[in-house]
Amino acid sequence: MKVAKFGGSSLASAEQIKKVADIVATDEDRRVVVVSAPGKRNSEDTKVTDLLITLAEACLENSGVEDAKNKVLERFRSITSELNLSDDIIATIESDIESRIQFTKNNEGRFIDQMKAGGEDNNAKVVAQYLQSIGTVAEYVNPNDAGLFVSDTPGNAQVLNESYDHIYKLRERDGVVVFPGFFGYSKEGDLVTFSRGGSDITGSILAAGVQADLYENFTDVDSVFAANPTVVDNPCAIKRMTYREMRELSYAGFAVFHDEALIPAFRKKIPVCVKNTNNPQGSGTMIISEREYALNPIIGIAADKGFETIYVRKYLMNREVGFGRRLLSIIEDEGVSYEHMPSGIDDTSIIIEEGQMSKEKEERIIERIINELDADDAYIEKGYAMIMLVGEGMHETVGVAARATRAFSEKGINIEMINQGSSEVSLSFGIAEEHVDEAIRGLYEEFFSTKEVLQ
Ligand SMILES: Nc1ncnc2c1ncn2[C@@H]1O[C@H](COP(=O)(O)OP(=O)(O)O)[C@@H](O)[C@H]1O
Ligand SMILES: N[C@@H](CC(=O)OP(=O)(O)O)C(=O)O
Repeated sequence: MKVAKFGGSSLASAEQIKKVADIVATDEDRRVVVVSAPGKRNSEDTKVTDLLITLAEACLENSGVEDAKNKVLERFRSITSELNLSDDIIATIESDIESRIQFTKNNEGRFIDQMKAGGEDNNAKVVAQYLQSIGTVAEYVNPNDAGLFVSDTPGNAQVLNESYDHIYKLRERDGVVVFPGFFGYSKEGDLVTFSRGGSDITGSILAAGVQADLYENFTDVDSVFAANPTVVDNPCAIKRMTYREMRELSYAGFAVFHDEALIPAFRKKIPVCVKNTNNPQGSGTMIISEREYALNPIIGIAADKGFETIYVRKYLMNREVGFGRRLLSIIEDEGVSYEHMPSGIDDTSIIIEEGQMSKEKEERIIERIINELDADDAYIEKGYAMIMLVGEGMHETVGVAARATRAFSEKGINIEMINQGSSEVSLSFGIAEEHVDEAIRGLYEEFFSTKEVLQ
């Protein structure tokens, strides 16, 4: 049995949905299909999830609701009419969106989740009905009915372990199960979404739950590439990579796969294949437990912007027992998670994703560090990008860091921070945001210019 997840780009229009239906029909092992909301049809387009967030905000502000609602319905109407589906389905979608608009607004996070999930939920009904209309036995299954239970953390759900046993029962269903991605239900019965891009997570949970032979993740590129194809021209395609490599690369910025999505598949040792809906014959990228890595120590280079550093200096910091713990407990008290913490003798930096910080929070943290830890200096610097080199072959290869730093220096880019992961499968660098694309290209030239084939 295979679980196939189709991303927003694979379901953005009626034409794309027809390709999806063909892919499902050509392999009878594709018994569970996880769908995203319709995504972008072209680079100027807007994803249905973003249209729904705008609608949620319009409802909360009580302004522009009709206009925002029509934009959502228009997307669904154009799809259902081109698929020649009956008018019933669009009536179902209209009343579904209306009931989401009427949902209680006492808790904003819950209301926004309720609205966001409308993209996947309605699209799963559309895909199921289209499959039926062309003679494929298929049914829409709601995550609540399937027992996909998650933590009660709006916009950031985590699956609860008991879900896997419930999901196993999907194996007993006839035909193709069409399952909406991106959300589950709390034990109290409230709808909760995963973080953005979370349909990949649903697919992985279902693959683990039904103990699939393969989790196929269909998107709009032929494979995972060694670097972001919008930054590097024609980058090498990765044929095989390990779970660890993909986890590090997706965490560090490979948007093609959600960084939390590998864990369920990895725990059950289910291979993952990233494939292209527009070229399903291609072999794609296989993500597995182990691979040969004789040719190139590096498999990929990922980068992400939007980091800031809390810099702290205190003379004799290294001698003060418990300084690190107390510093981190201030960060924890403020509900902030950190990415890296490179340290010197008398100073340390904590690297944080900017999105978590408000101006007030930043000021409070600095004030607390100065007052509670008696630091000599503490300040925040913004505008950092983190670049990560990843590869299983790295820990057995001398000189990777030297080659990387040479690539930065040849481009005249200053390195603000270096961090080697304890697993030695990754090496990350902090640099100023404005140099990030140039840095990726420099590193790519250094490690991939000979086009040593990736295995
Ligand atoms: N290293 C990479 N390899 C492949 N694609 C990448 C990489 N880094 C970024 N991407 C981007 O990820 C996109 C696919 O992810 P996404 O838009 O979330 O797809 P979907 O709509 O299928 O969920 C690709 O179009 C590509 O531009
Ligand atoms: N539609 C949701 C969930 C998702 O996974 O979408 P996509 O498969 O288009 O990345 C989002 O945009 O966040």
